[in-house]
Amino acid sequence: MKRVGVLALQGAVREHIHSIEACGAKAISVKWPKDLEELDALVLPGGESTTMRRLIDRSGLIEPLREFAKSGRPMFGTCAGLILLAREVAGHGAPHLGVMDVMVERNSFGRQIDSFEAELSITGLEAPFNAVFIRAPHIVGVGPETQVLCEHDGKIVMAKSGQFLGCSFHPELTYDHRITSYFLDMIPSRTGTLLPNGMLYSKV
Ligand SMILES: NC(=O)CC[C@H](N)C(=O)O
Repeated sequence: MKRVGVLALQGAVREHIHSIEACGAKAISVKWPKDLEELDALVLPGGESTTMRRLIDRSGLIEPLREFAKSGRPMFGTCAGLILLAREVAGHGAPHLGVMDVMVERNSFGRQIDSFEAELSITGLEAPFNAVFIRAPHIVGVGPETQVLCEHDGKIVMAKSGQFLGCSFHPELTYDHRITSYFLDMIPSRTGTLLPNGMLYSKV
């Protein structure tokens, strides 16, 4: 069974755990560096990115999370989680993890519509996806290897860059688990997959 961690410091943790389990994988709460061992993939949930960053630092997780990214295992950031992954956050100095080749802007959809739902057409999904946006960021720029999977109102709201998947909205808040399932499909098969760092990923 695939083992998928959810960074469990703040935000929509339970909902991601539920969605992962609904897709038939094992969900594991990540609060400390040791919790990252033995995971096949990791979800960074939505919440509030500056609060989450403070808690990441308090738990000593910033470098272990960067190492996790270097190991080549898939990471999925939703909303604040996307902000944590991004290589650049508009108007901010240093990025958080800075591992996904996208530039994001926070709180991009205007105060009067801080939260809303939208029917999105997403590359790779056959039918539209009803997405919940809560004080959502958007992707203002992507690197050459990054694939834009969805735009809303002319703004990029979902992208994939190698092992990294990110979206502006909260796919875990509905009963539609297709995006979680899309992410789980990014996990390489367990036997003999060569990771980008040259390690053989062969856990049984
Ligand atoms: N729903 C969310 O995750 C909102 C993200 C939040 N606005 C931030 O900047 O971190």
